[in-house]
Amino acid sequence: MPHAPLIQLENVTLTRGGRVVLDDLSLDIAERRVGLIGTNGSGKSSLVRLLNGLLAAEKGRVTVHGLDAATQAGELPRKVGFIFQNPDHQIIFPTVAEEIAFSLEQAGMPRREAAKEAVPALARFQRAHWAERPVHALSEGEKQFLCIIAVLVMRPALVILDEPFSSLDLPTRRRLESLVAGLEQQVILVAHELDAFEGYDRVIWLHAGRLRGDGPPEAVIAAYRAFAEALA
Ligand SMILES: Nc1ncnc2c1ncn2[C@@H]1O[C@H](COP(=O)(O)OP(=O)(O)OP(=O)(O)O)[C@@H](O)[C@H]1O
Repeated sequence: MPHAPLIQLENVTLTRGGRVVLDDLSLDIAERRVGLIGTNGSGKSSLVRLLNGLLAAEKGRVTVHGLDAATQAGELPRKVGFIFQNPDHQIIFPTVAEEIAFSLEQAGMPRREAAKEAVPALARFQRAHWAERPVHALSEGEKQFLCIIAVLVMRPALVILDEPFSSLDLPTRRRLESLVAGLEQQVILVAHELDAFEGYDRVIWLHAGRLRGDGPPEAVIAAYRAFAEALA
C-alpha cells in the first residue's frame, strides 16, 4: 500500500544570486531511504535546504512531515536533522559534551538536565569517552560522527546528510553508512559516491534545477552514469 508523502514540493521555484536554481519542481517523497544525485550546481543542496528552512522558495509550496515550510519554518529544525558537508559549519562548542548538551537543549530539555544527559547520550553511540575531548582535537571523521550524534540525540523525524562523505576515509565512511542504515528515521542522502545508495528505496537525479531521473537506484544511477560518460 502506498504511504502518504512525508515530503511534498509543489511547483517550487527558487532563485539564488539572480539564477533560477530550482525550476517549477514538484516531488512527493514517501520512501524511507532517498538519494539525491546530480552534477555540481544542479540544485541538490538548495533543495535540501528548503526542507529544513535554511532557504525559502519564492514560488510553490513545501511540506515536510506535516509542516508548511513557509508558515511553520520555525518548527522545522526540530523535525529535520541536517548534517553538513563540513562539520565546522555545525559544531559551535569547545568540547564534545557541551556540543551534545546544546543539542539536547535545542530539543527542549532544560539546561541542567541537558548537561547531565550529555554523557549518557554519547554512551548510546559508544562514545562516552569523548565527552571531555576538545572538538578541535577530533579528526575530520570523528567530527562528522559527532555531528551525526548531535543531530540524532534530538530525535528528528527526517535526517538529511548533504555530502557527508567527502572528507572521510573509506573505513570511516563505511562506519557512518552503517550507522545511517540502522536509523529508524526517514533519510535523504546527497552524495557523489554512487555506491552509497545500495539498499535505498529511491534515487532522485536533479539537473539544472529540474527532475532528470527518479526511481529505483539501479536504473537512475545507470542513466546518470551514461549521461556522465557522454559528457566526458
Ligand atoms: N550562497 C549562494 N548564493 C548564490 N547562489 C548560490 C549560492 N549557493 C549556490 N548558489 C547557486 O545555486 C546553484 C545550485 O547550487 P547547489 O549548491 O544547490 O548545487 P549542488 O547540486 O548542491 O552542487 P554541488 O554538487 O557542487 O554541491 C549553483 O549553481 C549556484 O549558482
